[in-house]
Amino acid sequence: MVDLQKFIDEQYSIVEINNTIAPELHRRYNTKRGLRNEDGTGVLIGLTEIGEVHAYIMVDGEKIPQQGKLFYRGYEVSELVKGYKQEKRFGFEEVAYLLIFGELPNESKLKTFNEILGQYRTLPHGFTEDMILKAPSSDIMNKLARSVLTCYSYDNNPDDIEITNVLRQSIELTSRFPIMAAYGYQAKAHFYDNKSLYIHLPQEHLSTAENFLYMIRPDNQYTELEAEILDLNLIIHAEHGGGNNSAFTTHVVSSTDTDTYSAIAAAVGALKGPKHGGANIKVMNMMDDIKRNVKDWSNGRLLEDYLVKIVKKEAYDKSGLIYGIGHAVYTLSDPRSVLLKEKATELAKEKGMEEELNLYFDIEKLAPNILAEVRGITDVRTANVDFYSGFVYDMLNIPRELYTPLFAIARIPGWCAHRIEEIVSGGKIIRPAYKNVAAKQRYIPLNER
Ligand SMILES: CC(=O)SCCNC(=O)CCNC(=O)[C@H](O)C(C)(C)COP(=O)(O)OP(=O)(O)OC[C@H]1O[C@@H](n2cnc3c(N)ncnc32)[C@H](O)[C@@H]1OP(=O)(O)O
Ligand SMILES: O=C([O-])CC(=O)C(=O)O
Repeated sequence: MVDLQKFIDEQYSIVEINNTIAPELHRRYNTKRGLRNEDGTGVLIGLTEIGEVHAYIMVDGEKIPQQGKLFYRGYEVSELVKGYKQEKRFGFEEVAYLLIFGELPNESKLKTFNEILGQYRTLPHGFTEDMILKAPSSDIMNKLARSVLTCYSYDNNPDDIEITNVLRQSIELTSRFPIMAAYGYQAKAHFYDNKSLYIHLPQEHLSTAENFLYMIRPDNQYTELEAEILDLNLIIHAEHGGGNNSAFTTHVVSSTDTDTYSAIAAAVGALKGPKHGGANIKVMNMMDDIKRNVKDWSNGRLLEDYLVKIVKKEAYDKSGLIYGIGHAVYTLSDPRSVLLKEKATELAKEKGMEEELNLYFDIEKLAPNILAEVRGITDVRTANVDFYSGFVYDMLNIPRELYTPLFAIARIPGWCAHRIEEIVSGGKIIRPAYKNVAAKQRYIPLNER
C-alpha cells in the first residue's frame, strides 16, 4: 500500500510554490483582497436594511474612527437591550421577529411568535436517534451544519424559495437550532467524553435562553440571572450587517437560488472559523495557554513578552493572532464587547474571579501596542465580541464546546433575514472576478516530463 503521508510530504513543496501569488501582483492589478479597499473599508457590493455597523465616518475621503454602534433594522441594539431590561422580559425572540419581519411586533404578534417558536421547538420523528445519536461529532459546529443539511430530508417542500416557504423554514430553524446544538453537545459528552447521556425534552413555554440552559444541564436547573445573561448574549450576537463573513456566505449561496438548508449550513461553516465566530473558543484556549506559560500573569512585563511571542508566531497556535482583538469594521470600540465587559465585571466580582478578569483587561490594553511595535499595525485597537463572551459563558458554567454554537443559535435569524433579502431584492448571481496570472503551458507527453 502506498503511504499517503509520505506522498504528501514529498508533494508539499510544489503545492506551496504553485499556490503562491506574489503580493506585488495584487498591487499591479489593483485587486480587492478580502473585498477590501486600500483604507481597510469593505468594498461596497450590496445594500441592506437589516443590520448596520457604525464604526467610522469619512471626511474628505479620509476614514475617521468612531466609537462603535450597532443597529438592527434601524434600532440601536443598546436601546433594545435597555428596553427589555426595563420591561423585565427576554428579548431574543423579539429581536428574531424584528430581523426576520423587519419591524418590532406589537404585544399580540409577539405572543403568537413566541408560541410558534415554542411549538416548533422539537425535532422531526427519528431525527435525534438517527442523526444525533448515531452520528455524533467531536465538534458541535460540525454537528450543527450536518443537522441543518439533514433537515432537508425531513422537509416535504425543501427546494421551494417562495418567501412563505422560506419564512416557514427560517422559523423552524430558529426554534430547532438550540435543540440540535444541545443534543449534539449531549451526544459528544457521552460518546467522546464518557459522560452520562441526557436527552431532555425541550420546554415549549420557556424562552430560548431558559430552554437552552434547561436542556444542557443534567438537573435542568438554572437561575434567573443566568437566563437573563444568556438572553443578552443571544441578542447582541444576532446580526452584523451583510458583509460579515457568514451573512455574506448566506448571500453568496442564496444568490444561486439553492435551498435554505444549503445556505444556512454554509453560514454555519463560515462562522466556525477561528477568525470569525470560532474566535470565542480560541480566546479561552489562549487564556489557558497564557496561564500555563506565563509564570506570573499579573506581571505586565512577563505577559507582554509572551504576547509578543504569540504575535511572532512562536507561541500558542502559531497563527500570529491575539484572538478576540481586532475587527474588520469596528475601529475604537465594539459596542457588544463594551456590554460584555460590563457583564464580565459584575459576574467576576460575584464569583471571585477578578484576578482572571484583570488578565483580560491587561491583554486588551497591551495588544494594540504590541501589534504596532512588532508588526507596525496601528489600526487594530478594539476588543471584539468574542473577547469577553467566553469568559462570561465560563462563569455561567456553559461548556466551552458550546460557545460558537451559541453564536450560531443567536445568528440564525440574522442569516435568515439576509437570505430573504437576497431572494427578494438580490436576483443576480454573485460572481466576482479572479484574474489568472499563471503562465500559459503546452501539453507535454507523459513520457517526456
Ligand atoms: C464575530 C467576529 O467575527 S469578530 C472577529 C473574531 N476574530 C478574532 O478575534 C481573531 C483575531 N482577529 C483577527 O484575526 C482580525 O482582527 C479580524 C479577522 C477580526 C479582522 O481582520 P482584518 O479585517 O484583516 O483586520 P485589519 O485589516 O485591521 O488587519 C490589519 C492587519 O492586522 C492583523 N491583525 C488584526 N487583528 C489581529 C490580531 N488580533 N492579532 C494579530 N494580528 C492581527 C491582520 O491579520 C492584518 O494583517 P495582514 O495585513 O498581514 O493581513
Ligand atoms: O462583522 C464582522 O466582520 C464579524 C461579525 O460577524 C461580528 O463581529 O459579529
